[in-house]
Amino acid sequence: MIPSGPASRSPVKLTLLTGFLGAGKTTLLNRLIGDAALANAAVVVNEFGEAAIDPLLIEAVSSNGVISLSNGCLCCTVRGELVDTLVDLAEGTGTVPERAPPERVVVETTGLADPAPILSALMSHPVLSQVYALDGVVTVVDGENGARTLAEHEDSRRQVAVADRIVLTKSDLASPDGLTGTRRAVGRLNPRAPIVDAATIEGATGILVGCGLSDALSRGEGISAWLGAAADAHGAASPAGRQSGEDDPNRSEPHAGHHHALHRDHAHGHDRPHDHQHRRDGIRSFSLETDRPVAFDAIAGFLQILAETAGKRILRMKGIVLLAENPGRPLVLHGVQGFMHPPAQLPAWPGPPITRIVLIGQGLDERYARDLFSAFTGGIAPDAADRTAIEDNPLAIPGVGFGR
Ligand SMILES: Nc1nc2c(ncn2[C@@H]2O[C@H](COP(=O)(O)OP(=O)(O)OP(=O)(O)O)[C@@H](O)[C@H]2O)c(=O)[nH]1
Repeated sequence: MIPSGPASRSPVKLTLLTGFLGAGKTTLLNRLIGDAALANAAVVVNEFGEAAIDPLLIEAVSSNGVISLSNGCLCCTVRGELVDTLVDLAEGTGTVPERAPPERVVVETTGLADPAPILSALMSHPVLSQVYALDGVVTVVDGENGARTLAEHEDSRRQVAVADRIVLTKSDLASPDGLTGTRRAVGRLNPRAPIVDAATIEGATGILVGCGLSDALSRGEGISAWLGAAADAHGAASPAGRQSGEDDPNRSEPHAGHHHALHRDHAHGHDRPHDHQHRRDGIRSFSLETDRPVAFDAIAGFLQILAETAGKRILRMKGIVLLAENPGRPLVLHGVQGFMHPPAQLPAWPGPPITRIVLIGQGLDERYARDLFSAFTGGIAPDAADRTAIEDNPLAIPGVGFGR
């Protein structure tokens, strides 16, 4: 997860369009795909099953057409096929010969897909991580049935938790109570993402296009539009981040109130059949903040140990860092699970210079993450493990420097 330096070439922007079965992903895409902002976009549709129906339903034809992926394991095989297709698209080879790379790619996932492994595949792949930049995750939620779907399906909760934008569909059909319940359920899982009613959307900009930090800044929205409104609502002075799921009946985080020693996640067994059964989960988000400049090595060490010890629990991470070595140019971090997208640097601070890292996790121990962050950034909490304790821990990564 250690940042390795800013990417050198201009990336293809990628939007992940997700949402549960029948939520209205294809309908939304159809409405927006003719927008000039998507003029040079390729659309990749990933559908589960033998017969890929959705590509046939996408009526408007973008200049790069619609590429259909189908028939595979929702999490692994399709991910492999998706990776291959994205490489081909970027290089103009394979399935898309003699075609210049698109400026943008919109990937519509199957309604049952967990977006986190797709995002981590994007960030961990040696080619994709250099060639693509994630513009945003857009999650479509059925306004009437959303609350029930979220209560019953873990994948739908994860789709909402990692979203940069939530698009609420079917408000024309939904009852006021249904809509309110859906908005509440979405807000508990992801208090940071703006919720947009599909009926009010006029164009792709700000929805399928332009969810990234540079777009938000060029629209004059500020860093918090990208990090999430909660980061600002919460304010820079307090150490506690806003959490989702606090009153969520599905929440099962048993560790919020006491300290845990460093521990490794159990690896997810990819050799066992995938289990999409509903589990009691503990999806939550919080932000880590400090106004002290942070050494690059310190932030790299924090991220690496966090990835080593809790990477599987991180659904998404976004951050902006006040670097000690270059305080005038904020470092932008973007990660998922144990992987980081190559970091970018902004030319200047669009707001007050302060390090903010937003973590969206499932079963992620907030206290542990805070203590680790404090140990690396110099703001030791009273009962947090200090530098010596972490360096003495056998899980600490040899050679990592602390808070220099
Ligand atoms: N009334 C109404 N119907 C909608 C709206 N959005 C989608 N639908 C309908 O909902 C049904 C499912 O929409 P799709 O766009 O196919 O949903 P999807 O998320 O792509 O579905 P899957 O690919 O099966 O996951 C279709 O019959 C749409 O016409 C909306 O805002 N209002």
